[in-house]
Formats: sequence, C-alpha cells, structure tokens
Amino acid sequence: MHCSCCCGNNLDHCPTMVYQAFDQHEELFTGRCILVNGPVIVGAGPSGLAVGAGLHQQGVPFVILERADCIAALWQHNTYDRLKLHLPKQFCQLPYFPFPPDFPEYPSKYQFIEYLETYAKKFEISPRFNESVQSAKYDETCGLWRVRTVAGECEVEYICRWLVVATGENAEKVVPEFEGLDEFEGTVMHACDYRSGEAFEGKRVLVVGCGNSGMEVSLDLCHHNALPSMVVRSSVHILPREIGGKSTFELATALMKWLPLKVVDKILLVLASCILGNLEKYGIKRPTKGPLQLKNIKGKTPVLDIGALQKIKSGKIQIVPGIKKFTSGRVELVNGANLEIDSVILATGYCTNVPSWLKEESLFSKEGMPIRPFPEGWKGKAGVYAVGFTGRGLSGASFDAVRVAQDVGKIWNQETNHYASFLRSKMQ
Ligand SMILES: Cc1cc2nc3c(=O)[nH]c(=O)nc-3n(C[C@H](O)[C@H](O)[C@H](O)COP(=O)(O)OP(=O)(O)OC[C@H]3O[C@@H](n4cnc5c(N)ncnc54)[C@H](O)[C@@H]3O)c2cc1C
Ligand SMILES: NC(=O)C1=CN([C@@H]2O[C@H](COP(=O)(O)OP(=O)(O)OC[C@H]3O[C@@H](n4cnc5c(N)ncnc54)[C@H](OP(=O)(O)O)[C@@H]3O)[C@@H](O)[C@H]2O)C=CC1
Ligand SMILES: O=C(O)C(=O)Cc1c[nH]c2ccccc12
Repeated sequence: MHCSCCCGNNLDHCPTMVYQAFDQHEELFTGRCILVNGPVIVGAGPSGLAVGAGLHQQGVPFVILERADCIAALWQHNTYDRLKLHLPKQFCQLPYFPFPPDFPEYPSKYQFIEYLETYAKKFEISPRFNESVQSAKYDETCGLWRVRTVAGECEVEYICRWLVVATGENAEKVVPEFEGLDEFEGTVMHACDYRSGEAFEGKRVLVVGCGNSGMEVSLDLCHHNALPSMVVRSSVHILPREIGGKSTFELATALMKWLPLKVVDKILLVLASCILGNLEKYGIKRPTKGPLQLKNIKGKTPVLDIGALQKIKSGKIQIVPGIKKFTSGRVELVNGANLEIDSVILATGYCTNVPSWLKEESLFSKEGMPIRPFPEGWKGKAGVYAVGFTGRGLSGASFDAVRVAQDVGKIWNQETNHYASFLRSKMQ
C-alpha cells in the first residue's frame, strides 16, 4: 500500500495516515484511507458509547462511526415524545457512570438522552457523524479490517485491527407488505416516525402490532382523543409494569437467581392474571410459552403495561384481528370485518442491518444476530466484536461493552508497552 498524500512514503511511514489502497480484489479504492490506531466502533448509540467509555478509561484510542447527525439517534430521531424507559433506572444506566440521583425510577427519553450526552462528554467521545458504514471485511493479507463508509459525497476506508459492531437490534424499521396499502389514501407511517397523537385528534387510526410500541402508541392516541384500533394477529404477553409497587422486571430478575426460568414464568403469569384478569374476552390471547422463555427463544419482548390495558378494557382501544387487505379508506380483516379508517401506524417492529454491511461469518448469523447465545455472543474471530445484540436491552449492552473494552484494552496496552520498551531498548 502506498501513501497518496504529499509524503509519498509507504503505509508504515506516512505521518498523516491518509493512503490510497487496493482491496483484496485489486480494485482501486478512490476515496481516502485512514489508519486507526485502535478499534473502529460502528454506531454511537448506548452500546457504542459504553465501549468508548471503557476504552477511554484504559487510554485506548478509537474511532466511532455514526450514520446519523447525533449520538443515540434511535432515541433522538425515532421515538415518540411520551416515551419513558420501561425498566427501572438501575437496569438502564451504562457502565462507569450512574444516572443522576434525582432521576425518577423510569426516566423520560429526554432525561435518558441528556444522560447520554453527559456520558459522551465525560468520556471525551466524539463520534464521526453522518458516516454510514457500507461494508466491513477482514483483509487476511494484512491482518486488518477494512471498513468503508459514505459521508456525503466522500468515500472513506478505515483500516483497523479491531471492529466493534454496535449498530443495534433496532437499526431498521420492519414494514410488512399488505395488499392494497399503496392505494390507501390516508396517512401511513411506521411507529418510528410517530411523535404524538396531536395530529390524529378525532381520527380513526389502525395501529398494526401489539408489542410495546403498538400498545404505547395506541395509549398516546387515546390521550389525544383519537380512536385507535390495534391489530393483534397472534398472541401477546402483557405484564403489569409493577407488582405490589415493585418492578416486575426486577422481581423476575431476583426470582431467576433461585428458580428455573419456567417456574419464574409460571409465577409471573399467576400474578399477572390476578392483577390484570383474563384478557381473552378482549381478544388478547397469551402465547403457550411463558414471557421470559419467549423472550429468550424468539426475542419477543413482553408488553409491560403502562395504561393501554385499561383503555382496552374500557373500549377506548379496540382490538382487531389480522389484516386481509386495504382499500382506499378501509381495511378488511381476516374475520371478514371491514373498518373505515383514516390513518395507519405500523408498529411492526425493527431488525438489525448487520448482514447488509458486515462480511464475516464467525460472530453473526445470516439474520444479523450473534450465532452463540448470551453471554457468549460478544466476541468473534480476527478482532470482531458485537455489543448490544443480547435481546436484553440496555443491561445486556452494558454487559457486552465492559467485556469488549477489557478484551481490546488488554491487548492494546500489552502491545503498546511492548513497543515502548522496544523503542527504549533501541535508544539506549
Ligand atoms: C422505542 C424503544 C424503546 C426502548 N426502551 C428500552 C428500555 O426502556 N430499556 C431497555 O433496556 N431497552 C430499551 N429499548 C431497546 C433499545 O434497543 C436499547 O435501549 C438501546 O437503544 C440499544 O442501544 P444500541 O446502541 O445497541 O442500539 P441503538 O440505540 O439502535 O444505536 C445504534 C446506532 O448505530 C447507528 N447505525 C446503525 N447502522 C449504522 C451504519 N451502517 N453505520 C453507522 N452507524 C449506524 C444508528 O444510527 C444508531 O445511532 C428500546 C427500544 C425502542 C425501539
Ligand atoms: N417504553 C419502552 O421502553 C418501549 C420499549 N420498546 C422496545 O422496542 C423494541 C421493539 O418493540 P416494537 O416496536 O413493539 O416491536 P415488536 O417486534 O416487539 O412487535 C412487533 C409487533 O408487530 C406485529 N406484526 C408484525 N408484522 C405484522 C403483520 N404483518 N400484521 C400484523 N401484525 C404484525 C407483531 O405481531 P406478532 O407477534 O404476531 O409477530 C408484534 O405484535 C422491543 O424490544 C420493545 O420492548 C418499544 C416501545 C416502548
Ligand atoms: O425494552 C426492551 O426492549 C428490552 O429489551 C428490555 C428487556 C430486556 N429483557 C426484558 C424482559 C422483559 C421486558 C423487557 C425486557
């Protein structure tokens, strides 16, 4: 590899670290090349920031590449105004720096974003914004990762020893195909573009999906005097957010220390049915597998109810079965019923985007999730790592981040000390 900057040196001697390089297939890469002394982290969400903090503490330099124009883009650009964390704060804070003591038990999204901004400042993390990673592959000939980004008109290639994938389980919206939806005349949006029900006052809104997003969007629509109908095409576990004034999640976590998961599920379901009653009469069936088991096997998060259920019981949120097709101002359901609707909100979930850019087979499956189950899924071959793909929200991301930062930091510091003593011995 030859340097393309003014010095004309080869790669080892270029002071500016800007090169022109050939990839493995000898095709000329015309953009800038940047050699990174340390890992490249893809994504400046909570996971990427937590890894950055761990590296900073050990004095390891790194680069964070972020496609958006800010940190925590999911939280800043793709969530509704009323969103609050639905797990208690001690399960959502990142490593090395707790939430401020005056934060409520369930911080709002604005408080969470404020915390993340402070976190980034505290650990001197300055991501490169508006740089979307297009591909990353390991170059066996030099034993380094080549990470290509597009930043506006420019293409850049980062060359590094370690690659940390922190692009999240919710990187892309899932938009299923529905017959006739293209001809539907009203507003159609994904839940990630929904901010508040203000614009929907008095409107009949079909909310497709009954995960935490579908439930909370429907509830928010009620708060704005809209008329939501929520599609429940299969089954869903709804749990109270709290049981006896204690977080259900915290209770489950405590019970799991002593009891098998299936037993904890049984306890949760007995308690939930005592508190919430039988939901079948409202059109809500429970899956045959328990809530924690289902989360573990399929990654399906149980709904932690913050008030939608009461609106379902009072008929303010109407439950409807699966969709057959849309026509201009209507939806036809699988039970043959026809509803007149003004708008559609697709609360149909998210997926990862890892398969679209990462060329690697030791760590991620074709679906873009770690091949090995938690807690083993964070480390692959040749210096690639995954953070935030555990299906365990922010606490899972923190768990991964600590391990990754320790692993990289250990090798980086060993090699740096080794190199420093080598230089010292040469100078003596
Ligand atoms: C509405 C909602 C509410 C949630 N509430 C909770 C909660 O209360 N508690 C909890 O524990 N979990 C919650 N979660 C789960 C949530 O995924 C995590 O809290 C958290 O955001 C995960 O952090 P992350 O950094 O792994 O991913 P993200 O926050 O998604 O960050 C990934 C970053 O990578 C960037 N990126 C993606 N692709 C590329 C690319 N190719 N190139 C460059 N950058 C890229 C994205 O722009 C993004 O900034 C919620 C999720 C949603 C959708
Ligand atoms: N306050 C908070 O902290 C919040 C947290 N979150 C988190 O964000 C993550 C994503 O949640 P969410 O956005 O709800 O996504 P989910 O993947 O949890 O839910 C998607 C929903 O869409 C339904 N669906 C998908 N395709 C279709 C279709 N073709 N027809 C009808 N229904 C369909 C699914 O039904 P089926 O099950 O039948 O496939 C499911 O009910 C979760 O981890 C969640 O916990 C979300 C909102 C708030
Ligand atoms: O909020 C989310 O999406 C999470 O992934 C947090 C979470 C991790 N494990 C759970 C089990 C039950 C409910 C929420 C979560």
